[in-house]
Amino acid sequence: MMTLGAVADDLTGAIDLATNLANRGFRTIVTIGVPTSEPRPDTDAIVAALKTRAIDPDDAVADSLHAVDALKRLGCRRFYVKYCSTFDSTARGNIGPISEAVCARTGAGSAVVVPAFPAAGRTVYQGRLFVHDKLLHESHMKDHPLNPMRESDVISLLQEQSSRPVGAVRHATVHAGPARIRAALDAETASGACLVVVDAVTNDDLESIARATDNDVVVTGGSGLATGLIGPHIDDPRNVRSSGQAGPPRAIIIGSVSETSRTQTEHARTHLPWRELDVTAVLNQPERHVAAVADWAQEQWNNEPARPVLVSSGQVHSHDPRVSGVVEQANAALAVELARRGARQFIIGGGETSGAVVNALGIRQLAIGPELAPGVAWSSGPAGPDSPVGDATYDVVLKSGNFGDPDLFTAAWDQIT
Ligand SMILES: Nc1ncnc2c1ncn2[C@@H]1O[C@H](COP(=O)(O)OP(=O)(O)O)[C@@H](O)[C@H]1O
Ligand SMILES: O=C(O)[C@@H](O)C(=O)COP(=O)(O)O
Repeated sequence: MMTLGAVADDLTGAIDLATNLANRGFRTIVTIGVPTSEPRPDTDAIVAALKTRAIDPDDAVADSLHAVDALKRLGCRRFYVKYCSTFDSTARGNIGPISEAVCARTGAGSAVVVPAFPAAGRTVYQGRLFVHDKLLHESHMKDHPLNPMRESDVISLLQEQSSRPVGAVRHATVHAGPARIRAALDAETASGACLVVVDAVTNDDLESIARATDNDVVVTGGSGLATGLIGPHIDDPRNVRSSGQAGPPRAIIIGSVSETSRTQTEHARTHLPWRELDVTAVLNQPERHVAAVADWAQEQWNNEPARPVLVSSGQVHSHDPRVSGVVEQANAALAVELARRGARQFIIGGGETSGAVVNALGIRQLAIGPELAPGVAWSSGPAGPDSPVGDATYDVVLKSGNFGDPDLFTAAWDQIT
């Protein structure tokens, strides 16, 4: 019976969590938005991919509770609130308000707060969040357009957005093992804390925290805490993965402007046919430009049917959110045009871009396939009845901007049929 329900604050974050759950033997599906239908009976975990990271806190809470209620109706009894491992939030939220509200809704007295994901370089020591060797406020996140992170102390960050005192469990206690962690968590709860920030520097720390909290109704964190959970198929986690179901043509669409995506794009350009979206043309004549790029892709596939084509969105001309939105819609329209020309396998770069593409293709649910990097995996799903292209199953990589090795866009294809 399926027991674990998760709400993730964005789509690539949901895939990240689902990837780690699959590694730990959970048969996991990701739903795009609130789950609406019964999952397959052998499902162990459902991750609802929401879009609550940067919206108004009241809306973020309402959407999260709506999803938790739906997960409860589907039989979930434990809940995982997934946010970004770089704790992307503002003084108003949304991590604190969502986590407190989910605790209240499910009757949980308190919940751990574990942003750490050591495999991706995110660690928490003495309450301070590090991104590789930099404190959060010195990392690439200091200039993030929506959630600039200017503080690295997770307790201070969270206190600003919480209605009750925020507790802490330091690394010396975590290192002492699950029993000591449990005692410290109970002490924090007894003194009034709802959310308790727990240090974690290694995977062993995450396993200890997972064991200390395995009876808690709610846990919260990045995806790292899932690497300590024990799923029903832990002894043979390969069996929980779906295999690729679609075939070529193949396309890579990169709307992400992160440094990691840029390095991956530069690497792929030396191996694959590529084009860059012309943002001026996208702003003036989006349909015409998208059709021209799609025709170019078709020509490449006519010559070499299995060779992926790469389309990236170029330099950011403007930080005007309207321009970003237009570029997102152009990438989504491009995915549809490519799907009309037969494309069934896509790598999409960037959380917002991934959301726009998946919605445009009409994909409502994804099963997790082979892992490509910490937090990145292939996934497969059918288009729903609202698909503009008709019945089709797609294999997609929805890549968080900051994840993956430089050769991800070329190496990924070896992992599927
Ligand atoms: N050349 C560009 N000019 C303006 N906006 C762009 C450009 N290229 C991409 N964007 C926008 O930047 C945003 C990137 O966000 P996202 O897809 O979440 O990736 P990431 O957060 O990894 O950068 C999207 O809204 C995308 O449409
Ligand atoms: O936890 C993480 O770091 C990721 O799962 C995540 O949420 C990344 O967000 P985007 O960079 O916006 O994709």
